[in-house]
Amino acid sequence: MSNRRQKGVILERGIVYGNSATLLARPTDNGHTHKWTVYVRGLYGEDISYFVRKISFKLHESFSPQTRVVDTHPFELTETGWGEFEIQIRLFFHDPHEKPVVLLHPLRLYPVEGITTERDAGKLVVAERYDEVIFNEPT
Ligand SMILES: O=C(Nc1ccc(C(=O)N2CC(c3nccs3)C2)s1)[C@@H]1CCCN1
Repeated sequence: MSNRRQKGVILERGIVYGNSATLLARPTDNGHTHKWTVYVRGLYGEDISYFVRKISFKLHESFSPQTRVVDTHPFELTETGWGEFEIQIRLFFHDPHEKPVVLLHPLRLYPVEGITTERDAGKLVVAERYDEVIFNEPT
Protein backbone atom coordinates (compact mmCIF):
# COMPACT_ATOMS: atom_id res chain seq x y z
CA MET A 1 0.00 0.00 0.00
CA SER A 2 1.29 3.46 -0.92
CA ASN A 3 -0.32 6.87 -1.34
CA ARG A 4 -0.47 6.48 -5.11
CA ARG A 5 -3.51 4.80 -6.69
CA GLN A 6 -2.72 1.85 -8.99
CA LYS A 7 -4.11 3.05 -12.34
CA GLY A 8 -6.45 0.61 -14.02
CA VAL A 9 -6.27 -1.94 -11.18
CA ILE A 10 -9.53 -3.40 -9.85
CA LEU A 11 -9.45 -5.81 -6.90
CA GLU A 12 -12.48 -7.93 -6.04
CA ARG A 13 -12.71 -9.63 -2.64
CA GLY A 14 -15.49 -12.18 -2.12
CA ILE A 15 -17.10 -12.25 1.30
CA VAL A 16 -19.91 -14.16 2.98
CA TYR A 17 -21.98 -12.46 5.67
CA GLY A 18 -24.96 -13.60 7.68
CA ASN A 19 -25.89 -15.46 10.82
CA SER A 20 -26.36 -18.90 12.29
CA ALA A 21 -28.89 -19.54 15.07
CA THR A 22 -29.85 -22.38 17.37
CA LEU A 23 -32.72 -22.88 19.82
CA LEU A 24 -31.57 -22.89 23.44
CA ALA A 25 -32.39 -26.04 25.40
CA ARG A 26 -34.48 -23.76 27.64
CA PRO A 27 -35.08 -20.00 27.60
CA THR A 28 -32.80 -17.85 29.72
CA ASP A 29 -34.12 -16.05 32.79
CA ASN A 30 -34.69 -12.92 30.66
CA GLY A 31 -36.66 -14.85 28.04
CA HIS A 32 -33.99 -15.37 25.40
CA THR A 33 -34.89 -18.40 23.31
CA HIS A 34 -32.02 -18.54 20.79
CA LYS A 35 -28.26 -18.25 20.57
CA TRP A 36 -27.04 -16.65 17.36
CA THR A 37 -23.79 -15.65 15.70
CA VAL A 38 -23.50 -12.91 13.09
CA TYR A 39 -20.36 -13.02 10.95
CA VAL A 40 -18.39 -11.85 7.94
CA ARG A 41 -16.03 -14.43 6.43
CA GLY A 42 -14.10 -15.18 3.27
CA LEU A 43 -15.86 -17.34 0.69
CA TYR A 44 -14.47 -20.54 2.22
CA GLY A 45 -14.30 -19.20 5.77
CA GLU A 46 -10.80 -17.84 5.29
CA ASP A 47 -9.33 -15.01 7.29
CA ILE A 48 -10.16 -11.63 5.66
CA SER A 49 -8.04 -9.54 8.05
CA TYR A 50 -5.45 -9.04 5.28
CA PHE A 51 -7.78 -6.37 3.83
CA VAL A 52 -10.33 -5.77 6.60
CA ARG A 53 -9.10 -3.73 9.59
CA LYS A 54 -12.20 -4.08 11.76
CA ILE A 55 -15.94 -4.77 11.51
CA SER A 56 -18.72 -3.18 13.57
CA PHE A 57 -22.07 -4.86 14.22
CA LYS A 58 -24.89 -2.45 15.15
CA LEU A 59 -27.66 -4.40 16.90
CA HIS A 60 -31.13 -3.44 18.08
CA GLU A 61 -31.10 -0.54 20.59
CA SER A 62 -32.10 -2.91 23.41
CA PHE A 63 -28.67 -4.57 23.29
CA SER A 64 -26.00 -2.90 25.38
CA PRO A 65 -23.64 -1.89 24.02
CA GLN A 66 -25.65 -1.56 20.79
CA THR A 67 -22.59 -1.50 18.59
CA ARG A 68 -19.88 -4.13 18.87
CA VAL A 69 -16.48 -3.90 17.12
CA VAL A 70 -14.36 -6.92 16.16
CA ASP A 71 -10.81 -6.29 14.92
CA THR A 72 -9.42 -9.82 14.64
CA HIS A 73 -10.38 -13.00 12.80
CA PRO A 74 -12.93 -14.49 13.12
CA PHE A 75 -15.08 -11.39 12.51
CA GLU A 76 -18.12 -12.62 14.37
CA LEU A 77 -20.34 -11.81 17.33
CA THR A 78 -22.38 -14.27 19.38
CA GLU A 79 -25.41 -13.21 21.43
CA THR A 80 -28.67 -14.60 22.74
CA GLY A 81 -32.10 -13.19 22.06
CA TRP A 82 -35.75 -13.83 21.37
CA GLY A 83 -36.47 -12.26 18.00
CA GLU A 84 -35.32 -11.17 14.57
CA PHE A 85 -34.18 -7.66 13.64
CA GLU A 86 -31.88 -5.89 11.20
CA ILE A 87 -28.16 -5.77 11.93
CA GLN A 88 -26.03 -3.05 10.35
CA ILE A 89 -22.58 -4.41 9.52
CA ARG A 90 -19.80 -1.95 8.67
CA LEU A 91 -16.48 -3.09 7.16
CA PHE A 92 -13.43 -0.87 7.73
CA PHE A 93 -10.34 -1.44 5.57
CA HIS A 94 -6.58 -1.14 6.08
CA ASP A 95 -6.42 1.13 3.04
CA PRO A 96 -7.19 4.60 4.45
CA HIS A 97 -8.42 5.72 1.01
CA GLU A 98 -11.21 3.11 1.04
CA LYS A 99 -14.49 4.21 2.61
CA PRO A 100 -16.21 1.72 4.97
CA VAL A 101 -18.77 -0.60 3.38
CA VAL A 102 -22.20 -0.96 5.04
CA LEU A 103 -24.15 -4.21 4.82
CA LEU A 104 -27.67 -4.73 6.19
CA HIS A 105 -28.47 -8.22 7.42
CA PRO A 106 -31.88 -9.38 8.65
CA LEU A 107 -31.11 -11.67 11.60
CA ARG A 108 -32.89 -15.00 11.10
CA LEU A 109 -33.70 -17.37 13.98
CA TYR A 110 -36.26 -19.54 12.21
CA PRO A 111 -36.18 -21.61 9.01
CA VAL A 112 -37.54 -19.78 5.95
CA GLU A 113 -37.96 -21.71 2.68
CA GLY A 114 -35.52 -20.38 0.09
CA ILE A 115 -33.89 -17.97 2.55
CA THR A 116 -32.23 -20.12 5.21
CA THR A 117 -30.41 -23.43 5.17
CA GLU A 118 -30.12 -25.90 8.04
CA ARG A 119 -27.09 -27.74 9.38
CA ASP A 120 -26.36 -30.19 12.22
CA ALA A 121 -29.54 -32.24 11.64
CA GLY A 122 -31.72 -29.14 11.56
CA LYS A 123 -30.42 -27.82 14.86
CA LEU A 124 -28.67 -24.86 13.22
CA VAL A 125 -30.46 -22.30 11.04
CA VAL A 126 -28.15 -20.40 8.68
CA ALA A 127 -28.95 -17.24 6.71
CA GLU A 128 -26.03 -15.91 4.71
CA ARG A 129 -25.25 -14.33 1.37
CA TYR A 130 -22.25 -13.87 -0.86
CA ASP A 131 -21.07 -10.42 -1.91
CA GLU A 132 -17.95 -8.82 -3.32
CA VAL A 133 -16.01 -5.80 -2.13
CA ILE A 134 -14.61 -3.95 -5.17
CA PHE A 135 -11.47 -1.84 -4.79
CA ASN A 136 -10.97 0.50 -7.77
CA GLU A 137 -7.36 1.57 -8.25
CA PRO A 138 -6.31 0.63 -4.70
CA THR A 139 -3.29 2.30 -3.14
O1 LIG B 1 -37.77 -9.38 17.55
C1 LIG B 1 -37.80 -8.20 17.26
N1 LIG B 1 -37.00 -7.27 17.78
C2 LIG B 1 -36.09 -7.53 18.76
C3 LIG B 1 -35.33 -6.59 19.38
C4 LIG B 1 -34.45 -7.12 20.33
C5 LIG B 1 -34.57 -8.48 20.43
C6 LIG B 1 -33.83 -9.41 21.27
O2 LIG B 1 -33.70 -10.56 20.91
N2 LIG B 1 -33.32 -8.99 22.40
C7 LIG B 1 -33.25 -7.70 23.07
C8 LIG B 1 -32.08 -8.30 23.82
C9 LIG B 1 -32.01 -8.07 25.21
N3 LIG B 1 -32.96 -8.18 26.09
C10 LIG B 1 -32.53 -7.87 27.35
C11 LIG B 1 -31.20 -7.55 27.41
S1 LIG B 1 -30.57 -7.64 25.89
C12 LIG B 1 -32.52 -9.67 23.34
S2 LIG B 1 -35.73 -9.08 19.34
C13 LIG B 1 -38.77 -7.71 16.22
C14 LIG B 1 -40.14 -7.45 16.80
C15 LIG B 1 -41.10 -8.06 15.88
C16 LIG B 1 -40.34 -8.85 14.90
N4 LIG B 1 -38.93 -8.71 15.23
